[in-house]
Amino acid sequence: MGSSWAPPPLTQSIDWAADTHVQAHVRTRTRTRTRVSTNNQQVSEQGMRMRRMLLGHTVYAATLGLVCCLTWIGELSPQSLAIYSTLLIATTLSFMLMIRLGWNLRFKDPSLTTWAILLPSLYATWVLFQLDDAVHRAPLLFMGVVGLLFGAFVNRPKTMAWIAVALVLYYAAVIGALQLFAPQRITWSEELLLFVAYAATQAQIVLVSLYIAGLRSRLVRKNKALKEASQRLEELATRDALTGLPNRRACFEQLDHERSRTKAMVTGGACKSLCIALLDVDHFKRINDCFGHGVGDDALIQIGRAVRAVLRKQDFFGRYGGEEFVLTLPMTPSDTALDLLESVRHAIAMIDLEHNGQIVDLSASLGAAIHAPGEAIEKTLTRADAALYEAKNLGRNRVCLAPELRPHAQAV
Ligand SMILES: Nc1nc2c(ncn2[C@@H]2O[C@H](COP(=O)(O)OP(=O)(O)OP(=O)(O)O)[C@@H](O)[C@H]2O)c(=O)[nH]1
Repeated sequence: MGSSWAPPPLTQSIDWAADTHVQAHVRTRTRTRTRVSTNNQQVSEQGMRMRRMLLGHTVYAATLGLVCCLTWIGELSPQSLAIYSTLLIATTLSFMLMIRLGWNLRFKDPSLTTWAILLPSLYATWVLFQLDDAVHRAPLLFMGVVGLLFGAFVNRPKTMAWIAVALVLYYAAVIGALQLFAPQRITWSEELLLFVAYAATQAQIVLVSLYIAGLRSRLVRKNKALKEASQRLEELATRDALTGLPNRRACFEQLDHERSRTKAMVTGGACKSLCIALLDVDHFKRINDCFGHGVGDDALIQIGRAVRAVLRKQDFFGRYGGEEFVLTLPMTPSDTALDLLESVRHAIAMIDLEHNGQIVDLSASLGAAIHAPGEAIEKTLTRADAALYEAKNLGRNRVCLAPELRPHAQAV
């Protein structure tokens, strides 16, 4: 054993996921975090949809202004204006209400963009039918094109293509109806020009939506890669490179976590035994000196595997540094802890390690202490360290348990 093990400063706060016990805790924390973040994400997505809907409807407000102008210059009757504006306002309010009440979430496209384009465009089509010539129809027609642009940011290019086809068909229907019911309002050369320009603009918007979709999927891929990289970084920050066990940093975090947990238990009146143990490989320097550092490294890896195989899911086992390890055994009274640590010691002693035909004897000493309710974790660690010291002094390859303390008055 090296110099006496001093309790580490338990002040750092990093994400300490690395062992099954830690992972179990991380999973619970992650589940709660995921639930909260899913709710938050939904709220923010709904807010974004509402803002986008409002922005889209400013286009329809501008269209309404244009229809007012057409009424003012005598191109449209006041009754038609009243019907158009009522339909438009009712549709806008209905969409906003649907988003507010969350009813939009039942739709395949919760943004309702397709309907927010097709319905007002249908009302505009009805106005177009009442206008006298192509010159008066053109501004209203192109105002709708701007509305279509909003869809390009949300819809897939295929959906956009269908919307564009529907809008061109709307206008084709206007020309058809005019030809049937009011042919005197059609000048074919102007009408053809307008129709071609309108259809070509729609096609260009579909192309823009294709480009935007490409950008969107690149962004999704980059986000995914970033997420994976940050997970990998988190892993590197908390795992010991040699043994794959939680590293020193993760050990601090685990102890920090146990400190808050025991504090919460005392506050909540629940007193579940927590055992903290320190493990130190015996005469490790000798192994290094006799067999080389490679064998020493191999021994540490094998010890990590052997101990993990013995421990329960909820137990934590981390490499504090060199040949020193920390264990936390939650909800474990002293007799169970002693049995478990004895199995750990036995598992290490049974490791079959050879070098050039020579057997490498491995053993470890363990010191443990049962956390007393209200006791500071640092104090429990100091008691475990004293027990480890005792195990070393008594001849190594053994487990020593610190005497249990009476419950402390106050949690630290
Ligand atoms: N191979 C290898 N050796 C390491 C590693 N980390 C620390 N060591 C060695 O571990 C040895 C620890 O030696 P000591 O602190 O004297 O303890 P010990 O020889 O185990 O003696 P006791 O603990 O008293 O039984 C030192 O020689 C370190 O160089 C490592 O990652 N790999």
